Amino acid sequence: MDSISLMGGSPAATKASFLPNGLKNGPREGACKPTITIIGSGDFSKCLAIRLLRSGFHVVVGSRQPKRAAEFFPHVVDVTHHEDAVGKASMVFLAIHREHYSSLWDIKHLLAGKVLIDVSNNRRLNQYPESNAEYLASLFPESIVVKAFNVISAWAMQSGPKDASRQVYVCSNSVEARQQVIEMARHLSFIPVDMGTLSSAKEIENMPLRLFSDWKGPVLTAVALSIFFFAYSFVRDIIHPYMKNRQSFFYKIPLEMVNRTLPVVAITLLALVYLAGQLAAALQLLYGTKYRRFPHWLEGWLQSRKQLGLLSFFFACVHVLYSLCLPMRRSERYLLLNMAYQQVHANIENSWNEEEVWRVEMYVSFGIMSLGLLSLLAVTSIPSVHSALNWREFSFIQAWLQRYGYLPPTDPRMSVLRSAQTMQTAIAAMQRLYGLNVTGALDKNTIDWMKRPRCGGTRPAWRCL
Ligand SMILES: NC(=O)C1=CN([C@@H]2O[C@H](COP(=O)(O)OP(=O)(O)OC[C@H]3O[C@@H](n4cnc5c(N)ncnc54)[C@H](OP(=O)(O)O)[C@@H]3O)[C@@H](O)[C@H]2O)C=CC1
Ligand SMILES: [Cu+2]
Repeated sequence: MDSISLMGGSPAATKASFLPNGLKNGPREGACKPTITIIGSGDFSKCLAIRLLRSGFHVVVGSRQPKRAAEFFPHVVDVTHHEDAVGKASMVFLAIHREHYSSLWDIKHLLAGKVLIDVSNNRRLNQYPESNAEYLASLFPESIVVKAFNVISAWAMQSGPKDASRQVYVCSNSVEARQQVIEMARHLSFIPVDMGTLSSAKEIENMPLRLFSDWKGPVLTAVALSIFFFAYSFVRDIIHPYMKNRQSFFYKIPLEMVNRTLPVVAITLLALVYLAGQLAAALQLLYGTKYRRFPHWLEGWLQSRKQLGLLSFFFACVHVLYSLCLPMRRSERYLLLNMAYQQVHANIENSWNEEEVWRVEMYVSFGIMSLGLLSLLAVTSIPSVHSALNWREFSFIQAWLQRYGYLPPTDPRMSVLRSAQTMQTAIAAMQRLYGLNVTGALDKNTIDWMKRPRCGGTRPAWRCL
């Protein structure tokens, strides 16, 4: 049980065959470099070729017009016809659009048995009924299709991975081919994420097309709350005095009204963050079990708590800025002068009001403290800070301040582990999830933990994540 290998066979042998560092003692003089073929000579192909060259691969590019295309590649790149290029490597990147896959039909026999890496993206979410990778696999059933690298822009590919765009999602029906591509991604300094079989391709293809989808609900909520509270203050503090006493306070709209809306929205958003967890806990009590799915709306709410919290922080910060600017206003100066004049008139020497002074001092002090706590929450949810804390430290800060009732499994990798049917596949998934090398063994404690029955029944721990 201690040294389970991922692929059953002899993984080391397959790996060594194509990675530059498969030559474990470093690239020796005169040792031949592993060759990778790229079909297509567009932007992605150029950037990928440069990245592969830098990582020690030999690159062959297949183009319809090799003479013209060769001008755009470094001279060490071998630019040739499709037939010729495909014959030179066992791993072939298809850097062409989905619409042109069928143009490779003529060289189908040459592609048989090769690993085809599909990097394509679509223009719209769910543009085609099946994913591009599955379509490719149906066109070339004798080839092994791997979906990867589509979330990396051509620019990121050339300039080298940055923090935000280091993850590469990989999926394929062939474990061996998937493992090869994962190793290659690691070699190109990306962080590969194993997404399992080719059925995940659609999800991977949709990833680059999502635009702030997690933010839509929380932002709409914030906007709706702002409109509601603004309208409420407007009616109460401006319309009402105007109708009743003909007093005009319309000058308050740009600053005071806005500043009255901001903190109310901030605190309501923060309350929504707490409320979701409390509701979830109440539902669990009601169901009498922890293992029943929450209703759809609550699931979505639970998953948008981070965004709600960050929006609350944003509103609180803007409120602080507005409040600091309040005494700068011309209206404030006039009001102060008028009050002083009236005080002189009434012959009052000292209008100090001890109770009011204390109230305002306390009020401001609590405001600053709340903002401090809120910033702590916001800062710990920034990915780089988050990853500097271990899970316990993070949940301590978040739970202590927010009393989270339920932590949703937001990490897409967890679903890979959860869906593992046997102990063997779960261990393999654990190894992949934690970036252990293919032959690396998990320690005994982890394996014991995985076997332990949990979920109040006989289901092993990993199925309960
Ligand atoms: N650009 C980017 O940032 C990213 C692109 N991708 C994906 O990479 C793939 C390539 O993108 P990109 O390089 O930007 O696209 P380009 O349009 O720049 O290049 C596409 C290449 O496909 C080849 N081609 C064009 N028409 C045909 C045809 N009828 N038959 C066969 N081959 C053809 C051409 O090469 P030739 O003339 O040499 O045959 C052309 O250079 C796409 O699937 C895209 O979704 C994925 C992530 C990021
Ligand atoms: Cu305030």
